[in-house]
Amino acid sequence: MAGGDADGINKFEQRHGKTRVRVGRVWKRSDGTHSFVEWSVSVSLLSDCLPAYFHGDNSDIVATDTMKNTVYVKAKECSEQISMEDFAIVLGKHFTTFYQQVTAAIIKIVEKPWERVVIAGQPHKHGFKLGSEKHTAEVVVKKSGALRVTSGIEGLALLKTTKSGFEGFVRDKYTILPETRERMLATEVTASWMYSFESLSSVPSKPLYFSERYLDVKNVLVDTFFGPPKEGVYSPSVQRTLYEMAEAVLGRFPDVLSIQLKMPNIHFLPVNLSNKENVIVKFEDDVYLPTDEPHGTIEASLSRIRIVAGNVCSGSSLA
Ligand SMILES: O=c1[nH]c(=O)c2[nH]c(=O)[nH]c2[nH]1
Repeated sequence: MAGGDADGINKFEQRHGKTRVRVGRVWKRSDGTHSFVEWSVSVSLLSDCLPAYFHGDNSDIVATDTMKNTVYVKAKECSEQISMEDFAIVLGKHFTTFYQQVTAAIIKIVEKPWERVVIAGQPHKHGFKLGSEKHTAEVVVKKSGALRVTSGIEGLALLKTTKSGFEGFVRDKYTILPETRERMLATEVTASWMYSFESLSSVPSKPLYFSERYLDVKNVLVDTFFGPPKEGVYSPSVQRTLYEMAEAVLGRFPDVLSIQLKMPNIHFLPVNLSNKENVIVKFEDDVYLPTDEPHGTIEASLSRIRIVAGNVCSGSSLA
């Protein structure tokens, strides 16, 4: 963040921007196939505009309204379909080069999951329906051309009805949870992964590179959670499964430096009903009470360790 010292005692940091600029963009191909994206774009600029704070002098302020307009101008200028990461880079590059006082731009985008519909086995040329999980991106561009690109997923709800257990955990006078090798496992994955591209010039020029990577990473996460279709894979805990998912992504994609995963343990409680005389419903891994809360929260991040001049570093060098 841009800093300033008003009187030698206080530290002052500031940034300003526009959040949730909503834009829909259609691209029309000559064969009549349309592509469509809906993005919610947030722009935050680090800029030297301290006189605005200290003296009420706005002469260095880039208006947040101008930032909003820029999102639409740049969307219009993208004549070919573009990934949201590349669009964020376009915006970041613009703000840090067009305005002398802007030292860095942080662009966040959340995509609404519109998916092409398939009618009678055929992808529809211009029809879309809303899916579930959301693709997210955060790009930081500095005036120097230094870059950090982070992509993510929100709301990826996954459930398997067996091949999950939880045993061997701490038992003390507060513990009532039985050990089990047979339970439901349900979660809603939030993931974010950072790419290794550290400058504007190192970003792959292949169109839609990041869109493809997003789908690939999502598939690796999902495949690792479930295991092979017939036999699945046993999960001894959410923690172990989370780690396997993170490891699979780093193992598969050399351009991913680190990944953070949040996987709530969403509980499905066994239903047992009885009155004084009879057992009415006996739980046999069949009837459950679905719950939202409380739920377990399991989260972790896994980063590649790099050795730079004898020092251990992880992740990106961009603060
Ligand atoms: O996979 C799990 N991890 C836990 O940490 C935990 N705690 C708990 O009560 N159930 C589970 N399950």
